[in-house]
Amino acid sequence: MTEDPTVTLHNLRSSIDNIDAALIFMLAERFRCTKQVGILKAEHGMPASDPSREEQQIGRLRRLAEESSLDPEFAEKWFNFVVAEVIRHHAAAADGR
Ligand SMILES: C=C(O[C@@H]1C=C(C(=O)O)C=C[C@H]1O)C(=O)O
Repeated sequence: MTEDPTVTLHNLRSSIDNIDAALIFMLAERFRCTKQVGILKAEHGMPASDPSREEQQIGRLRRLAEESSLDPEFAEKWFNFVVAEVIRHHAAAADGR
């Protein structure tokens, strides 16, 4: 007998909620690291962004996305979205904000 679709939906949503929670925790840890990078850069007069590093990261993330059947365009968009926020934080740290 097939499972009640409302039960299936409930179970799938439970997994989605767990994954969303894990993503929030991982993002929080990532921003904790990038905050330290922002302070280091501000203290040593380094530029907020590093386009060559970002290019390497995008290449790697696109490859990983392909290997795991995730749209590489989406992976790149996600990365650029996150990095834009990181750069904003770094620029603020450099301005003493
Ligand atoms: C965190 C850094 O600063 C910026 C943010 C990056 C990121 O969020 O991964 C990567 C490169 C930089 O443009 C860094 O230089 O490593």
